[in-house]
This record gives sequence, structure tokens and C-alpha cells, in this order.
Amino acid sequence: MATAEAKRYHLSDWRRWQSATPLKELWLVIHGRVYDVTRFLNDGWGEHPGGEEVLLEQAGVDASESFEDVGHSSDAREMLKQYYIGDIHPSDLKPENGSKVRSHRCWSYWILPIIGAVLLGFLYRYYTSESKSS
Ligand code: HEM
Repeated sequence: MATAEAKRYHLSDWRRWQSATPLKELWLVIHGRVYDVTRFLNDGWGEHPGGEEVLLEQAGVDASESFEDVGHSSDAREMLKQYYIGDIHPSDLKPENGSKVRSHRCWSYWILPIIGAVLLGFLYRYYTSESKSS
């Protein structure tokens, strides 16, 4: 029976398993989702227009950036769905465990510049009002 909960995978498990059974299956991670693209390589579903090599290079690592850099069409994004097998385990998203998977942009990316801009605004108002009163 299908469950609503998506399966969670650890990349390290996949690598360990792959070294025991080389290239039996090819998994990619794109935006935190795990795709089993084995069928894309070698069965009747057709081949990857960008070639087999690029997919092999991205095996077991975060392929989000390479996938986006190519500027894949919406058809390509649609195709992804049929290979979806689960989500990456949250602990694999943490940079401190040496994983190549990057989490979504951290809030500190944009909150610090905003605080800086507000402070500058206040300083500007403070100094301009001081020079007027003197
Ligand atoms: C399961 C994941 C992927 C799917 C379903 C997929 C699908 C496709 C499709 C349908 C195209 C034809 C052009 C288009 O419609 O955008 C394409 C082209 C291409 N893909 Fe992917 N792709 C995947 C992953 C990747 C990854 C990880 C790379 C890594 C670099 C890659 C590199 C390329 C390149 C270089 C082309 C360009 C081919 C050209 O313009 O001559 N793809 N892909």
C-alpha cells in the first residue's frame, strides 16, 4: 500500500551499496528529491538527450546545480516525476557531515542585508536631522 510519507534516503547508504554492486542503479538528487534514473539510461524509456556521461557523473551527489545550469525544459522537469523514489534524509542536508547536498538558501542570507539596510537608514536619518538642528 502506498503511504503518504515519502521515503527518506541517506546518500552514504547509497554509495556503500553502489560500491558493492557497481552501477546496477543510478540515483540522482535534485532539489532534495531522490530520483532513480536507471531506466532512463538503459531501457525502452529512451535515452538522456544530454548523454549518459553527465548522469553518471552526478550519481549519488546533489545534481540540482548541474540540472539547473543546463536550463532543462518543462518537459524535462515533467519527466523527472516518473523517476522520483523519495526524499533525501534531512541529516544529509546538513553541511557539517561533509555531504555535497545543499539545503535551501538559509534565512541568514537575506536577513543580515535587510538589518544592515535598516540600520543604515536610521543612521542616515539621525545624521541628517542632527545637521538640520545645528
Ligand atoms: C533525471 C534527470 C534528468 C532528466 C529527466 C533530463 C532530461 C533531459 C531532457 C528531456 C533534455 C532535452 C532538452 C530539454 O528538454 O531540456 C536534456 C538535455 C540535457 N541534459 Fe538532462 N536530464 C536530467 C538530468 C541531467 C543532469 C543531472 C545533467 C547534468 C549536467 C543533464 C545535462 C543535460 C545536458 C547537457 C543537456 C543538453 C543537451 C543539448 O542541449 O544538446 N541532465 N535532459
